[in-house]
Amino acid sequence: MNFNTALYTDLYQLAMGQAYYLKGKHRTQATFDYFYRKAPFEGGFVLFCGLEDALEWLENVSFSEEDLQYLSDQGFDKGFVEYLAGFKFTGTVKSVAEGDVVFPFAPILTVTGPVVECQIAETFLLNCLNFQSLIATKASRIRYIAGEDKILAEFGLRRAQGYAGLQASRAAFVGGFDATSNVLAGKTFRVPITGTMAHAYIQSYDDELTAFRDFAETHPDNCVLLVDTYNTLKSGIPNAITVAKEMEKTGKKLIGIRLDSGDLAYLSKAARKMLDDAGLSYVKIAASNQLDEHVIRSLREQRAAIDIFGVGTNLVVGHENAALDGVYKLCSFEDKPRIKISENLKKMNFPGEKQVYRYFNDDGQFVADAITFETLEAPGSMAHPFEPHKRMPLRPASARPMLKAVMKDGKRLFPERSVRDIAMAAGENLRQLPDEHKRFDFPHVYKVGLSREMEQLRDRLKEEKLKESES
Ligand SMILES: Nc1ncnc2c1ncn2[C@@H]1O[C@H](COP(=O)(O)OP(=O)(O)OP(=O)(O)O)[C@@H](O)[C@H]1O
Ligand SMILES: O=P(O)(O)OC[C@H]1O[C@H](OP(=O)(O)OP(=O)(O)O)[C@H](O)[C@@H]1O
Ligand SMILES: O=C(O)c1cccnc1
Repeated sequence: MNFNTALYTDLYQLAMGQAYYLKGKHRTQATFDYFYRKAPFEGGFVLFCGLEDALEWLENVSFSEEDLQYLSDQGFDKGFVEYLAGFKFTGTVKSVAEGDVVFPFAPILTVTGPVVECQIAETFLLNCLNFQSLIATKASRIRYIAGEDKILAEFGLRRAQGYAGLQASRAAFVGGFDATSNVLAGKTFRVPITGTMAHAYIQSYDDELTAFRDFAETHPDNCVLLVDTYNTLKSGIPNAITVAKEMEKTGKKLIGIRLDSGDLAYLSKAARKMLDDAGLSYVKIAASNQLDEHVIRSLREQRAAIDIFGVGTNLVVGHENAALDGVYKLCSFEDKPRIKISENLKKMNFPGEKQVYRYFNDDGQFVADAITFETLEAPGSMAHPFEPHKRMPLRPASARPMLKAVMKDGKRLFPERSVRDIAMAAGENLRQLPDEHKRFDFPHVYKVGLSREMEQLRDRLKEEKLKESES
């Protein structure tokens, strides 16, 4: 992974950059909005994640000699390549906080600066924000359904999409996981690491009991035994009980057992009874095997006796949505608001530099988000973005602005936040999101609307563009 990431962009960003440069427009100020249109997993929200990586990239991006040579070899203009030799991001970024809950169509992050800089940044920003937000959202759904009393361990590295496994582990923690098996993530992000053992370890012995004994002896304070290699109820659990009793004699305690196949509800209940009958009620039961929020919901409904869920593949690949559809759209150029016309109203963007206000009820729960211009106060009502007859009164006194400046003149305005802090804030934000938006089946749609001024400008620009394109 040891490569310079300035070229971690799409060719067309550089192609547009060259055109702007050669036409003397590259310093023109532009603003782009990052937002998404549809919540993943048929859910009602996204947990925003990845801002720290985005800011780090923007603050440090530069083209190396090798990068510049490569671009020359690809036929880029000499003058443009020379311009890129001194390239830095010098713009302003406004963003919601990492760990904030965000909703379709409301800007999450805005980038303002010389148009070439904003354009070259697009691909990296989308790459990192879309992926991490997707995984953090998935993790938050798993936490929601598992409940606060369960331990969640992320086991996904082996199935992650290459090096994205590192970001996935970070995002899982932000979304509410307690620990990861990913050792590099533990070191990099200072989050707890956890682990048990694989079947290979037990298979390498002639008998399971000796395998368990050796592990307990070499890991007296941190021993979780995998009990399903041969026969869970007839050998795995009885052998784990034998070892737990032996550990007690040396003043140690078996931490847990892990089930990795079969009917996890039935086996966990049977295991709980066997352990309790042996006086080992402190021994925890972990379960893994293609878990996700739906299987965990089912296991909870079946009153499975599982204390720890190990979740890998389905979490780190964002099953069953391979990507978040976050987009980055030009909304202002040369200080003029811009829109894109589309037959599909939902594919049009909202013009101008914006602020998003979030409204709260008296219990501190989220009520609605209104999109307006950044120079305006929180509106007292809003219109549905695509069905203008639907309007909603709002209480401006209860509103808070969501977008805050996090970078100015290419420099971060705040120190890096720890992943733990972000995860704690995310947990608090998710608690402020009413349950009806968190349920899995047909979640209630959270209301995001437009201030009257925003709606009027969008409609006026739309009419103007339509007239221009017809004439
Ligand atoms: N009681 C249960 N209720 C709902 N889903 C369950 C229950 N027990 C296990 N599962 C899930 O059902 C799926 C079982 O998959 P599968 O039949 O391939 O596994 P297995 O045969 O038990 O184990 P493996 O193939 O890994 O040896 C997994 O996703 C698992 O998490
Ligand atoms: O199922 P996941 O959510 O991805 O969790 C991680 C899985 O990785 C390990 O086994 P691996 O998949 O390597 O082999 P196995 O399925 O044969 O146990 C572990 O035993 C889990 O089953
Ligand atoms: O520690 C574990 O039990 C583990 C780690 C990675 C994948 N599956 C299980």
